[in-house]
Amino acid sequence: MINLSDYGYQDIFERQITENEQQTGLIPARVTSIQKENYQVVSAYGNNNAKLKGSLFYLDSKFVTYPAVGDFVLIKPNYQGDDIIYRVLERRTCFSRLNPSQPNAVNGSSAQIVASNFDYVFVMLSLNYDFNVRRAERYVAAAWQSGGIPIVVLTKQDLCIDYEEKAALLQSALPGIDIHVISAHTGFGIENLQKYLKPAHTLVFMGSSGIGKSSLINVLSGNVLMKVNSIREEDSKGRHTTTYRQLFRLENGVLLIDTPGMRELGIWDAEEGISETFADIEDLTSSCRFHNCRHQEEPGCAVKEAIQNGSLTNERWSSYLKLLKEARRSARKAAMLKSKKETTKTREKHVNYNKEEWY
Ligand SMILES: Nc1nc2c(ncn2[C@@H]2O[C@H](COP(=O)(O)OP(=O)(O)OP(=O)(O)O)[C@@H](O)[C@H]2O)c(=O)[nH]1
Ligand SMILES: [Zn+2]
Repeated sequence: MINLSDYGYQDIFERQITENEQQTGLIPARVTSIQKENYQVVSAYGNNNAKLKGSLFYLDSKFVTYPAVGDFVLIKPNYQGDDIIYRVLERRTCFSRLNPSQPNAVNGSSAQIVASNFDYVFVMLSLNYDFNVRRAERYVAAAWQSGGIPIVVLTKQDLCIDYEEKAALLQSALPGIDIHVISAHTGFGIENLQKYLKPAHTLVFMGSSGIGKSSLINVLSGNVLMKVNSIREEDSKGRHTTTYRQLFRLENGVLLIDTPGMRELGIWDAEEGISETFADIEDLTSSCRFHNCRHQEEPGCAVKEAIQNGSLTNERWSSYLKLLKEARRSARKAAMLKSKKETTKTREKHVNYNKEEWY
């Protein structure tokens, strides 16, 4: 038997299960991989393939939350074949991205969840061509918004002479955020990441392609990752061997999520996250003399004052404005899509499930 708490299962999830659900034999599981309609889950009984319970997920898809990698779901275990997924338990943290091709992907919002229930977000930038303070700020804002704790990891230290300057520059833009410089090739700085590698804690990685994400994952896992994937599970009972998993558990008990979706993350609803990253600026704007200060020519403007006395750089201020504008534009877009959908929704007859049929 597997102990699901080794896979990040906590009371916060357990409390969501109703008595009725328990009595009908539903048990919790974590989604480890999704390929089209095929899911893989890990539950007390180990790894298995799983399918959605059609009558629950497809009848009225607008109101349904579809499982994402990292989700805890309730399944009816099946020893002969696929487990059946009944419900997604409410997420602790999640990353979403705008998905115009599938506007109904999640809960009536046009977002698609690409990873969920993680603790730390490794925001990765390589120190050579990829290094960009503004992008790092955007990633960190999105990470805050997801509910996870952002940790900035600057990769390929061996290819960069002035990595200390770059790290310092970034640190001044992101006060209070842990920033680490590493090289997956030489092992530089890797030991500083150990403190985030706690058993049953889930890490997720964000950053553009080629920054050395896979290399870092391999270093963190040693050869274990390969071993994990080649383990044959009890396939005699209809359990299958995993070919490609997006959530995996290292030998030291750490859980990693690496989904393709993480590479295309937008910041469409990052406004809240921006407030965290730029908390100092939000403090300033709220101490302007006029509450509707536009921070231009108004007397008593705390922002102008801070720029003049050098405690706020012009660059950081304009990057804040730019991010805010972007986030608002995306939020407007999302709101538009949503209200469009709601109009159609009210036109359609709401399907009422027969509760008995759920189990
Ligand atoms: N010099 C140097 N090269 C590195 C380091 N880490 C990764 N690389 C190289 O960078 C290239 C991309 O590395 P990956 O680990 O595949 O990068 P990734 O972010 O997983 O890329 P995708 O799979 O495309 O998302 C490879 O050629 C690596 O050998 C490093 O610390 N130093
Ligand atoms: Zn002002």
